[in-house]
Amino acid sequence: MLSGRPAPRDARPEAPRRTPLTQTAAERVAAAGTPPMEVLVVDDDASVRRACAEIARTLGFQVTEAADALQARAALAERATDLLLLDLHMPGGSGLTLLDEVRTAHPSMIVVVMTAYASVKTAVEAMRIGAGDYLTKPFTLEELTTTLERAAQRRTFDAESRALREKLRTGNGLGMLVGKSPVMEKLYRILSKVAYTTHPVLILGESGTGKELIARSIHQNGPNKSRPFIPVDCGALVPTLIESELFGHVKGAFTGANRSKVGLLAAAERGTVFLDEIGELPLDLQAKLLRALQEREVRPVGATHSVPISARIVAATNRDLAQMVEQGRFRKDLFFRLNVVNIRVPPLRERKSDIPLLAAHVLDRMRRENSMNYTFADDAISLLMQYDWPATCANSSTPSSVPARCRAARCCTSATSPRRCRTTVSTSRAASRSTSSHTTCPPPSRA
Ligand SMILES: Nc1ncnc2c1ncn2[C@@H]1O[C@H](COP(=O)(O)OP(=O)(O)OP(=O)(O)O)[C@@H](O)[C@H]1O
Repeated sequence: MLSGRPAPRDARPEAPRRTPLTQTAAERVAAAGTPPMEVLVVDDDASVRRACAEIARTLGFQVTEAADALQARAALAERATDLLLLDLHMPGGSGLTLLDEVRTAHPSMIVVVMTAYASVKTAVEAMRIGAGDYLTKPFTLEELTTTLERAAQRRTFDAESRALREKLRTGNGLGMLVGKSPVMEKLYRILSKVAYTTHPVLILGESGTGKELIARSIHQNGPNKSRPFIPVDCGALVPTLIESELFGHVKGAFTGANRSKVGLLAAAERGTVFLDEIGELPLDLQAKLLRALQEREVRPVGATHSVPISARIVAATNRDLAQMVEQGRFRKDLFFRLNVVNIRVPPLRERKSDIPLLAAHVLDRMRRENSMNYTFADDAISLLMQYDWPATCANSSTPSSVPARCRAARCCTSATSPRRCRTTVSTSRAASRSTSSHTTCPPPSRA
């Protein structure tokens, strides 16, 4: 135990136990090619301070020690510190005051506070001010080791997250997402965090705003990028086909099922299944999907047994799903299950500053695809900037009552295809099953 009292001999840090967690985090830091983490240990109790410093050194950190707030301020001024291990009760100024100063002057510094058991309230206050973690004295070597490793992992995560954000921002995230507007920057920040998890994600946005691109980007930057990314258009398939596509079927399950087929949810293994147009999924299939997500298994059509699934689910829609829930057209429980992380993709009219970049991106793509040296007419970009990129009626809560012409017009906010676009023209589900066509939107009007 490490406490305010001198630590017993056997608790001294000659040989801290190396757990697999320790090795993994150390390897991650090394793999990230980052320099050793700089730790400042601040405690007026010399035995605790030295013990902490010793353990941190053993784990590969660079360590500086400070016996009071004054020494701590000097050390902070002298070297770039990544992690502050701070005792809250010290002479010469309270640890809380120091913590407050650090939060203001070094917002990205990770702070772990050490506090006596009797003052959990203070620890809560410290967390409120911005400490990232805390250790309650007396703590064991293992607790200290785990806390330091957690801090190291967090720094690696922060660094990776920053790198990914930069990649996405500069359009190098697989050369996919283009845009530098503040709303896109915000989106990249969210994506960089979401990509590392395997939680379900719900992407909401008007048609053509890049929802599928975002889903791919989440997959490609995630831990299972080597696994498949499988897009499924829930609005383009007949319900029976969706069921067999998603869940699979056994031989003879229905007319034409000559062979058993593994469903996409199972086939993706630890990859990503992208359920596009999730708002179009019929209610009975919503119930089956919900059960699949809850139980992490699916029962193929006609089968008597279930098979496990481990795919990540990313769903997207241009519908107002919350409103569909209120209207009883989308299951509330499925909505909550999918909506663990919610990403709203801003339409082009909210990021007009991206238009020149996007236009150049599309032109470049067209040049490569058609081996033609296209250029913009003199006033092309300014016309695109003047166009208002109106909201479309595909978000309407009563899609079946929306005239076909209106639904066709949902391409109007497409980020990159203002004139010609992919859309499903339909007034009924039957039509949407089979009909897919290109349509032309009104040209940008001169202001
Ligand atoms: N930020 C962006 N950067 C580069 N290309 C983009 C961006 N947003 C959209 N696009 C392009 O616009 C087209 C439509 O994108 P995508 O299919 O991802 O949109 P969507 O929101 O899924 O559309 P829908 O709702 O019709 O399925 C694609 O060619 C895509 O590459």
